[in-house]
Amino acid sequence: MATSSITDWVKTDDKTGEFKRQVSSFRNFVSRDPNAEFPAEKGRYHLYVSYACPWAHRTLITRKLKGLEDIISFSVVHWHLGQQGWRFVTADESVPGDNVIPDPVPGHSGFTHLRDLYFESEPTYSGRFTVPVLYDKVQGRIVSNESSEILRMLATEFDHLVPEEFGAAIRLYPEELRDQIEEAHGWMYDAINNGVYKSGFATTQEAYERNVLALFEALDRVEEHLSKSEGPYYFGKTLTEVDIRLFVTIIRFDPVYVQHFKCNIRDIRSGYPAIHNWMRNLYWNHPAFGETTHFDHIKWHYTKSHLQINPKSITPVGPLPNILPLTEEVNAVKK
Ligand SMILES: N[C@@H](CCC(=O)N[C@@H](CS)C(=O)NCC(=O)O)C(=O)O
Repeated sequence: MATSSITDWVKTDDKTGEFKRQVSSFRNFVSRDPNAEFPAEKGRYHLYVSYACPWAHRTLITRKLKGLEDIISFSVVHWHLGQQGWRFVTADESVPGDNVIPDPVPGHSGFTHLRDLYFESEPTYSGRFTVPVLYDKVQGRIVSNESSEILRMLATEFDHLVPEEFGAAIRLYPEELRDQIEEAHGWMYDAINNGVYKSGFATTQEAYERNVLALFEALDRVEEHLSKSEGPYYFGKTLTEVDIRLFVTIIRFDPVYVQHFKCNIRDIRSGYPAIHNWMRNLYWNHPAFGETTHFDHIKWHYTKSHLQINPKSITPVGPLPNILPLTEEVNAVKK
């Protein structure tokens, strides 16, 4: 009998060859209401992330953009995803980046892997052990492991705990843009954020081609939109959830997805000038985006964890640089 492996994102007996992402299972909400089951309070919640993971990256960007650094603590797992899932570093290990530390939550000193956290909350849990995880240190249990919902909570429920310049002034989900934001999420999630995974994890030629073509059609649509937008953000002058959710995939595109996930019809730096400029503005001009991006974790994680794609774990050196400076172009784009 075949044994299952952490890298079986497509089950070995699945003839479609299509990657189907599991639905997140912890779906509680932190609320600004002090009587809520999970009330927004300073120092109460902890975020477990990986710097490699685009879904976790969404929550780190939002935490910083919303000025929640003293309100919500965070720690980072080791970049390698092994057979037991994500693991915490040990006390004597040194991995680059802030907060790559053993599980710092009181009572968790014996926890070696993220799975320990899942079993603490639900002893019979049988799903995948994914990041990000938002954890309630008071009740000792997971609030949510769904990044889109964690993003929304951080964006809207903690405003009364931070200065005005971060709270009411940074509205990532403003009423007047909600319809447009939801419309964009609708196609970007499937075709782009998840589309790179569906291309890269496909185990048949047909599944790969279907998904990679849909991905590039969606990128063409983003390019077209951005080339007509007044900028600098997706919806003009207002930075929204859409910028955050798109950025975490686009910043990984040239360094990893082009070669590792075979998303190589074009790359961003030579094929999508408007997306390239939009991405670079966020990275270079906004510390919440630039300082939460760790290319070393990103490149090592994908290329050394997905043994079904890259069995020898050799990490390609390029592209160099990982991201171009604001005003420099590759030769193909130079006028
Ligand atoms: N729907 C989830 C997806 C999170 C997710 O798939 N995270 C990946 C890392 S990029 C993970 O932790 N995978 C571990 C595994 O599948 O074993 C979310 O958006 O929060």
